[in-house]
Amino acid sequence: VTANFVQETDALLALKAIFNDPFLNKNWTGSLHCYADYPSQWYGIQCSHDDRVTGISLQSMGLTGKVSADAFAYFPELTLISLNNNSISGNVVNLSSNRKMKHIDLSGNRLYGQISPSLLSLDLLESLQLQDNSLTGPIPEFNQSSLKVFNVSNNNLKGKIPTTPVLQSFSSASYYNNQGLCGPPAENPCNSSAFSEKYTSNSDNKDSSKRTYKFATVFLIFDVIGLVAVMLLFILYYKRAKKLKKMIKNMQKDLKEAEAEVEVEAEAEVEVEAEAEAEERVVAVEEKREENNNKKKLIFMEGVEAEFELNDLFKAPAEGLGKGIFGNTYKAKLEGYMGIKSVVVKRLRDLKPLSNEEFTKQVNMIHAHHNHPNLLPLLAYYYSKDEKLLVYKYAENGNLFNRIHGEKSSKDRIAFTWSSRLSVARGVARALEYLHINISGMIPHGNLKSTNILLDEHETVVVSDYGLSSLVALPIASQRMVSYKSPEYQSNKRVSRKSDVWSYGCLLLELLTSRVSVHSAPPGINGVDLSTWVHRAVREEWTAEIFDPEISKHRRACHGMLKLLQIALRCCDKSPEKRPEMTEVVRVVENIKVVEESEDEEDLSGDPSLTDDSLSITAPAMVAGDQRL
Ligand SMILES: Nc1ncnc2c1ncn2[C@@H]1O[C@H](COP(=O)(O)OP(=O)(O)OP(=O)(O)O)[C@@H](O)[C@H]1O
Repeated sequence: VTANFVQETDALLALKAIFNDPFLNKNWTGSLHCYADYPSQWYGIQCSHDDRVTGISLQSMGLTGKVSADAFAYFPELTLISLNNNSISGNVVNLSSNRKMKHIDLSGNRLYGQISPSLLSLDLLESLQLQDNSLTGPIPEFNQSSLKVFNVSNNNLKGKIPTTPVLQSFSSASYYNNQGLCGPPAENPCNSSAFSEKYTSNSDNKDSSKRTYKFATVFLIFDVIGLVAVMLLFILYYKRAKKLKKMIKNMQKDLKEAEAEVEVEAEAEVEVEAEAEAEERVVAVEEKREENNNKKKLIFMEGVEAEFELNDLFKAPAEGLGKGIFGNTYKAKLEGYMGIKSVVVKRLRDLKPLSNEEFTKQVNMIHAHHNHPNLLPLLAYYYSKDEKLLVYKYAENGNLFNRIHGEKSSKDRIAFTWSSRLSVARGVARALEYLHINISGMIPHGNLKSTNILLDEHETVVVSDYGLSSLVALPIASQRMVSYKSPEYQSNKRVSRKSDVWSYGCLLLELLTSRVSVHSAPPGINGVDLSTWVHRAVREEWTAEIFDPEISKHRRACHGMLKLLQIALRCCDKSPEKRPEMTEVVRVVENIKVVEESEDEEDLSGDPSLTDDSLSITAPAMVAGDQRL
């Protein structure tokens, strides 16, 4: 064990302390077996043939903590850092000691400060992804010919984009949504006056003084031409002055005569106009009154029979349910309004600027799907300039997240049986298939996750939050919505029906493993990148450990669980084209037999059949739909 190796292990332990993540705390223990041809036991760590750390890959794990400037200084062989989609804060670290670095992905974190100029010294750098952070200051003058992927969009960078050939070769998308950036390839030109005053940095001053000099010359030429023109006009004027004087005299005379006539007519007209004006005013006041009345009204969706008003909602006992990406959500207790006991009010925020008509159109599109048994119906909405509310039926049995993870290892936990989980998987699949077939022109769901899957009073699964993605402003959507965290959004900035399929796969993995998924972990709760974890389990043939013991003890359900796992992994394929359509998913999930858990079934979690051939299948067999399943 070399001194360097010990140093690298210590540096990883220091990172572990910063992240203080339950999964890493458990996984990064014991000595780091970072030997050639021996896969590292430490999650996310890659090694070289000469036993050095070459890659740190911890995406979407809900990691927090402030990374110090020298956190990676002890890994001279590092070629890859991928910490995207976490909540890590601090500055972009100093990487001047990592001369072999090729891929840096720190996107989707909370990094602030300037982009470290140390990155300029990385001669082998191929990709740099810093989008979706809060970085400030100018872009350093990157010009490594190796650099093929570059993205700093959605930050607060400013100044002119350096004119190096490499930085100029990327499209405007790489620089998108940085208010203070200007010049090509960004869409804001630097010479707009507001821009140059507000944002351009000192280095631009030389350029702008050159421009000023050119403008001054042009203005001088125009001045001379203008002077000659004025003189010519003056001579012309003098010649015509006499003629004009005469004309003016005649005109004044005509005008006096005409004024006398007009005065008589005007007196009559004034009376008519005053009457019309008074009438108009009355109509306007009435219209305004009606508009104000409408403004304070809840608009109930067609077919909804309820009689409460906005005031009833305000007066009702309320309970905050949480703060989601669309705003705060409250439960209001409304005893006895046409059988509706409680409703949920979503106070929307961060929306696109929408007129009343546009908002109403979107809301009606949501309502068009209210008849599907697995979609949560919208009851009413309220629109004003400053306030937009959506009112839904309250789902009495809460959300799927709590059903899976709630009361863990407590006596009060009601077991979440295999058959109930299967029925959730079916209901959500049917709802998604319906949305995919029936919604045109909208992002299908966009935010499918376990807190958006609800259970009503009959334990029927209902999907909520559908149809809202088209209301949210893009920067917010790309920061917070699940679809925008899909692998394809990371690479090509596209969301589609297949992003929903990916989300559905992640949801199935959460259902099967009962592990908190980074995909749907509410704020403050750390999750695991389940797809990576499960793929690894299958690859390394410890499949039996994937399943939650609460279900894996039901041996007769094992066949169905494997089927569900298989379709989940297909849905989680990195490449969207390889994922199945929801119609196929529904067919597969519906074909899984419901096996009722018999009361007397013994705990078989230690049963060898769960580690026999049927479960120790390999990844290719899993994905290819091995006939043994
Ligand atoms: N109609 C409902 N009935 C019961 N609980 C609900 C209902 N709507 C939302 N909730 C619950 O209220 C909480 C807040 O919901 P909200 O939709 O605001 O945020 P979220 O689901 O956590 O995140 P996101 O906004 O990303 O969907 C969640 O726990 C959600 O499950």
